Amino acid sequence: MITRNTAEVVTPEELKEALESGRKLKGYLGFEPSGLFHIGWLIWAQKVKDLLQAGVDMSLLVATWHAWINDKLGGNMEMIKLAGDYAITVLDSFGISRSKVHVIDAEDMVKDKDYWSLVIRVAKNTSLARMKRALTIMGRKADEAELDSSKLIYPAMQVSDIFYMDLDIALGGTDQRKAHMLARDVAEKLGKKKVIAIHTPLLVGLQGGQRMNPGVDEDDALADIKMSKSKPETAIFINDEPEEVEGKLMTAYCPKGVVENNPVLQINKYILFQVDDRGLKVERDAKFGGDVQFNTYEELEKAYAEGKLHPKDLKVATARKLNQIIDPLRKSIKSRPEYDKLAKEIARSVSR
Ligand SMILES: Nc1ncnc2c1ncn2[C@@H]1O[C@H](COP(=O)(O)OP(=O)(O)OP(=O)(O)O)[C@@H](O)[C@H]1O
Repeated sequence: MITRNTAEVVTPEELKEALESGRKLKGYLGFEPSGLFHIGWLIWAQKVKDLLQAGVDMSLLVATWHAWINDKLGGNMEMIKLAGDYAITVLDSFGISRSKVHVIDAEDMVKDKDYWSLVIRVAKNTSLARMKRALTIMGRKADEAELDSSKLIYPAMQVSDIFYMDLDIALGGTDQRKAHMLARDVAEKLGKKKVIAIHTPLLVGLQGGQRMNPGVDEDDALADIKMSKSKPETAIFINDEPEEVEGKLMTAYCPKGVVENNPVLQINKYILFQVDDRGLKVERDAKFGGDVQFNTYEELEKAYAEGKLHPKDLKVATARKLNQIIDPLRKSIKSRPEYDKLAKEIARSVSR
């Protein structure tokens, strides 16, 4: 349950050993509350659910200070906090009830001087070059700290978050790998636990992506084409009305027979087939082969790769199913006027 739909676990042996120890394990996921909730986040949200079900004590870190460093929402802390409440509300309606997780605001950790002592000790054990390379964890390139050196503090903070909360498991998309590897490397020097990293796959943006060029760092290449709240044109948000979801999917990158970096197939693989095990039903006219039911993602991918399923039919079926999953989440926030207002503000201020 813990390892399904993951891109990697570092390391599976350590995870097995930790689980077998019988100790109550502590895990977390951190997110920057700085925009609308897109469907890529459902991948880690489902993993949070899996971990809770497996008995892991989970925290959600609302990374308010990190979002501020990362220039999100114009550094407006009021808005950043509201965006945090909004995301927690969405997660609650997805089945991650506030009563089952610890919701931690970074603001509370930064009040403690022990936290800052950790940040300094992590920095003391990390070279400048490595700190710069780690900026991909905040969606930035290594040279983006040249004009704003506060950005160099972010990776040290993310690593310190892990130590401060004394965690066994750090969850995140694969773009968070550099933070977790750094945490593992400095843990020994600081006498801290070596955190086990669980990385979920990144959903590609609706624009899809080209085959990767050899020589380009794979993490960087994937981070560039992933669905992201800072690039609204690439994303399906849970705030989108059903027709918008359908409209976005109809124009998404989905060439006939192409599987690689195909967002419509990935939505099926990483979300629809994970969240609901009833498979995908494609309704078609008899002259196009009639209705067809796919019980596993593998069956769906095979049919698509062989050209037996037309992109339009796949898109219509995917939109219907995705809307069913998003519906309760959408309802939970549409009933709150303050979140509607937030969504409008965000649309105005989202910038890189
Ligand atoms: N497209 C995606 N698919 C799956 N997981 C994602 C995706 N984008 C982000 N995540 C995961 O969501 C968590 C929060 O990431 P983050 O706040 O950077 O989201 P984001 O949408 O990329 O926003 P931003 O555009 O502000 O960087 C991280 O663990 C990250 O790996």
